[in-house]
Amino acid sequence: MQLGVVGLGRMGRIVVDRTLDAGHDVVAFDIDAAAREDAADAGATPADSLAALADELDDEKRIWLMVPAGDAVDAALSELEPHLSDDDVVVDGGNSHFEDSVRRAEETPAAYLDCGTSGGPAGAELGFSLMVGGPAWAYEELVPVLDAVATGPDGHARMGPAGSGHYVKMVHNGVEYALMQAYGEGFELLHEGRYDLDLEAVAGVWNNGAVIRSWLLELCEEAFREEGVALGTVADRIEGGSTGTWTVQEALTQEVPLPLIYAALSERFGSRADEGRFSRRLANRLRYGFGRHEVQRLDDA
Ligand SMILES: NC(=O)C1=CN([C@@H]2O[C@H](COP(=O)(O)OP(=O)(O)OC[C@H]3O[C@@H](n4cnc5c(N)ncnc54)[C@H](O)[C@@H]3O)[C@@H](O)[C@H]2O)C=CC1
Ligand SMILES: O=C(CO)[C@H](O)[C@H](O)COP(=O)(O)O
Repeated sequence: MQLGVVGLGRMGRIVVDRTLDAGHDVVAFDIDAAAREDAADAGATPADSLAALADELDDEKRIWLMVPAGDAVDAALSELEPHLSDDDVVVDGGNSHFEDSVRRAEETPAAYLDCGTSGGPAGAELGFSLMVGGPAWAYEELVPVLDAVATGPDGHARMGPAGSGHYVKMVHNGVEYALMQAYGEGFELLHEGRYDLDLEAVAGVWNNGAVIRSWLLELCEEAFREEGVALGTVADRIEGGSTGTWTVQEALTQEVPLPLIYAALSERFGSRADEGRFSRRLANRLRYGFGRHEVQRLDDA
């Protein structure tokens, strides 16, 4: 099978490499020339524009987008549009908002698969978990490539119609936020608490048979091993947040309570308040107001 891959960063390169390793042909494009050259070194046919990528592909084009969510997806689709027909299939493997995917599925003159991708760069060796939305025939057409990019045939499934793949991935990420928060709170108590614990050893023993073992917990163990059990110079600031925000917005629309995911998202926002949380500063001052308790001043820190 022949696959065009657009976007050759951390995730797109894995799509390229695993597809090539499975014996398929890859035509690769990225706006970054160095990324194109690297993909060529790995065995892909480089294209220096999206038009060139489309020209290089046979009829019944299969194209996988792995670019940042948002404008980059729309930009790539609008350049590809004149070269697409309804025999072609375009996959968006990035973290797009599911409503954007529904719109793009309607606007794109090809079958459109929205594909939630989980596994991160570790997927280079293991393969990804792929949650796919869109027409069943297009999903079936892509099975040889999905088998290669995923952990295998069990690593991908069609979730339903347009948008459902990215919808499932959005919720996956909400769960990811909450799990990270839960591990973080547990380890914070162990770190601050009454025993002098080796948190790497705690994570290690939990990862061997404990109810709460998981890949995220293995990553906790790795973090303590590489940064030290007090996390060294790692700052208390958490970036990201788009997919978690979408999860909470959707929960509000559906009136489904998600207190854990919302709390985890709030912690991220709170971590970015450079001069401390305004609400905590106000509470500090209010204690003086009602009880004449001493106000803690910034200079006191
Ligand atoms: N890094 C991760 O762990 C995961 C990322 N994702 C999603 O996968 C997508 C890609 O992520 P990464 O590979 O991590 O990003 P990245 O920043 O490593 O790579 C993105 C690549 O796309 C290229 N690019 C940008 N605009 C382009 C355009 N218009 N045409 C062609 N190439 C273009 C960039 O030059 C870059 O090489 C994003 O939607 C991300 O949210 C999904 C799951 C996990
Ligand atoms: O999808 C992913 C993992 O499953 C990506 O790593 C994503 O970037 C995680 O979300 P955030 O950047 O908000 O932490």
